[in-house]
Amino acid sequence: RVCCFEQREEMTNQNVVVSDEESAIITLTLTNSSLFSPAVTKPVAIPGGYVTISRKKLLNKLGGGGGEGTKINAWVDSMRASSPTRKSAPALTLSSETEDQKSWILHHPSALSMFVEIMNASKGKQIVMFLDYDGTLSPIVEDPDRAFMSKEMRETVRDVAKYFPTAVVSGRCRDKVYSFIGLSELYYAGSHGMDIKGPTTGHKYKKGNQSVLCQPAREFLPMINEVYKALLEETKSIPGATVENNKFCISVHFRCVDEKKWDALAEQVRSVLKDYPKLRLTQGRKVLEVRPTIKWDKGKALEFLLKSLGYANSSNVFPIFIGDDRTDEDGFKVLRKRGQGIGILVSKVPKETNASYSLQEPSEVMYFLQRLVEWKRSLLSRH
Ligand SMILES: O=P(O)(O)OC[C@H]1O[C@H](O[C@H]2O[C@H](CO)[C@@H](O)[C@H](O)[C@H]2O)[C@H](O)[C@@H](O)[C@@H]1O
Repeated sequence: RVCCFEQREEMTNQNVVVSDEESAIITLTLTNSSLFSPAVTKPVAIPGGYVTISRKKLLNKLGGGGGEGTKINAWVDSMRASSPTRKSAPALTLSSETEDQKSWILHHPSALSMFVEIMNASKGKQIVMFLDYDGTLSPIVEDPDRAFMSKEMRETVRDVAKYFPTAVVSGRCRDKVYSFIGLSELYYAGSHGMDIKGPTTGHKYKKGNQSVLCQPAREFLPMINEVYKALLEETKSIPGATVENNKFCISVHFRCVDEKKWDALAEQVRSVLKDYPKLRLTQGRKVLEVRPTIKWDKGKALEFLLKSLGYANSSNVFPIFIGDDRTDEDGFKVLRKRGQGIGILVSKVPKETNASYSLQEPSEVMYFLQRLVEWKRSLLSRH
């Protein structure tokens, strides 16, 4: 089965807000010998045997033989499949989309409708909150530099951090995500978790170490800067393509690139990266992410932070991770493996995920966080 995609665009006073199904189920790995040879992520078997989206045709194509040209084509296909720019073509339409939506929501119920059950599961445990930024705290917009969060969301996150250790885990560079959020009482894990820093104020959690700093990809800095410059130069002929330096990783955005130019962009990125076998490529929401090949991701960042907070081997912790993108799956997987806490996927459409619950959009994330704060306040007022 292949998923049916939908795209909505709505004007706000800050930017064009875009809402669509975009995350790839494919991770593309760069190796010495085979550029863009895909390491295809297996469909996730959710307890109960449920598997959501499978793009068999595409995976066969990617898995098949062929030269560099074939691989680039397959890669561009994956960009298209994961980042549709229009309503689904007939070939991509599910026969019973509504049935699939229903089935998906049964297996990934709304964290709002399951709020009481979730809180009951957390009883006696310390909730630790992990939040992705883009698409979770702020709506997806065309211009990455204008992905602002609302004042109300900021106040809500501030309230959450008063009661629970709270970390933002983002693909953005740490300084950038801090400039958007501006709350010094949070932990920040930028560059997909490769740049972690503890809060500079509000040192009130008794356990663990507040002054954490973790930069496992430090040695890659000169290489990332070099590749950033090369990508800027190489892609400047493609209208709408932008390259964002996220310090320990790089984002090549194609949200504003004409679909006809995606293969040219893919080829340009390939031509730069072919000389850097120590970098790998993954795909997010209309973005290609260049990152070091080290075994570090948002999941490792969660583990690192839980350890820093003193919960490495504790059963008294209930981590909640809310995210919307493929890179957030590493975090959901870690929680599933630990058998602790919950993952919540922000999505309006069925997606293959390791998260247990869902929320449709950032406004629902805010409502969930507000309920969490109210719940905590009412607990405290009773004691
Ligand atoms: O881990 P995240 O905090 O979700 O960051 C992932 C990427 O988010 C940003 O790109 C995405 O949001 C942009 C603004 O809404 C949108 O224009 C873009 O198409 C999305 O891919 C950010 O710019 C990237 O650097 C992050 O890696």
